[in-house]
Amino acid sequence: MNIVVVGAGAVGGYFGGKLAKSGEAVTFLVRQKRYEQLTQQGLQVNSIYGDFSVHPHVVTEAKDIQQPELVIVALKNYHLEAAMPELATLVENGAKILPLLNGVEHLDLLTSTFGQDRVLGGICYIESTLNNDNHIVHTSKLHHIVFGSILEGDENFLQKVLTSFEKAHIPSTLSKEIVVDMWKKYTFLTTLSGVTSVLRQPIGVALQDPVMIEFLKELIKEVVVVGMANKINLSQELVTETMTKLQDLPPEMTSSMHRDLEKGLRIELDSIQGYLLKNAKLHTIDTPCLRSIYAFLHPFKNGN
Ligand SMILES: NC(=O)C1=CN([C@@H]2O[C@H](COP(=O)(O)OP(=O)(O)OC[C@H]3O[C@@H](n4cnc5c(N)ncnc54)[C@H](OP(=O)(O)O)[C@@H]3O)[C@@H](O)[C@H]2O)C=CC1
Ligand SMILES: CC(C)(CO)C(=O)C(=O)O
Repeated sequence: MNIVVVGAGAVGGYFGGKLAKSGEAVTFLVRQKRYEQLTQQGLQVNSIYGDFSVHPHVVTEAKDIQQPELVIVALKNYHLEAAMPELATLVENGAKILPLLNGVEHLDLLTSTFGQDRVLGGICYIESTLNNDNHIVHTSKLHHIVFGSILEGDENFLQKVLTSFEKAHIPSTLSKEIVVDMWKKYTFLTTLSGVTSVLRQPIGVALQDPVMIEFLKELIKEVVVVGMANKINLSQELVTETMTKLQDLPPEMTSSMHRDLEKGLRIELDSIQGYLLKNAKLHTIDTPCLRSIYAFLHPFKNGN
């Protein structure tokens, strides 16, 4: 399958690297500096499942990619807008887009620009980051992709994607209700990233404290109410489900937002907690926990 990975960072580099290693025709679409690194040194992945390196095909312009079929978008939300012209070229040349960004805001932009038939829904569960040498560092057992059609799907295409992922030993789930799954991850992620970032501590610290446990429950409830106001098929049971999911995590687990914050990088505050806040306001829903998280992280949202 002709797979394009846009962004060779912690997520794109890991999944794209595994796909390239398995023999798929992977092209990384990157910016100039990363192009130079990748063409000179290759892509290095340091994973708890075993380190590996690949020398993938790399380009800086979408027009240089022949017959793209699947485009995995692994950018930070705040970089998506600037990448839209390149994505447009890939869609014009026949590709479907699979975004793996956190949150749901990007789905509005992608589907309103390219149409719901050209965009899949997707999420990934992984704990990875870039080290000082821009190597991908994959630190926990998680490395799972969930994807599916937003509309009634093109089954053959979805099966082809699934086969490629399985061949690359990427645990994958083809979802029949991907938008609901995205909102469920969004609920979990908003809580995990918000709390680990505000506390500057892994989740285990919050889960040992009775006051924090009450705060976590209230925060999850707020996100669920906003999701339901958006006509997403969620229920209050998601509060218990999400709490259980948090409690089942290794206590040392943190979030990509917390890792970025610690590195002094820009964080996706506006597309994660901020998008929910804006949305809550539209539906006149009061969300005091979300507001607090947003306020406490706001001074740091643009990084150092
Ligand atoms: N890391 C994690 O553990 C997880 C992250 N996520 C989500 O995945 C998404 C991606 O995150 P992550 O991989 O961590 O982010 P990274 O910052 O590690 O990677 C994003 C990459 O995008 C590149 N980039 C930016 N603009 C462009 C562009 N126009 N064209 C091509 N490449 C570009 C940047 O490269 P450069 O600046 O070098 O050009 C950067 O390396 C986010 O939404 C995040 O929330 C989800 C689950 C877990
Ligand atoms: C849920 C989690 C922690 C793992 O995929 C994540 O998405 C993140 O850290 O951004």
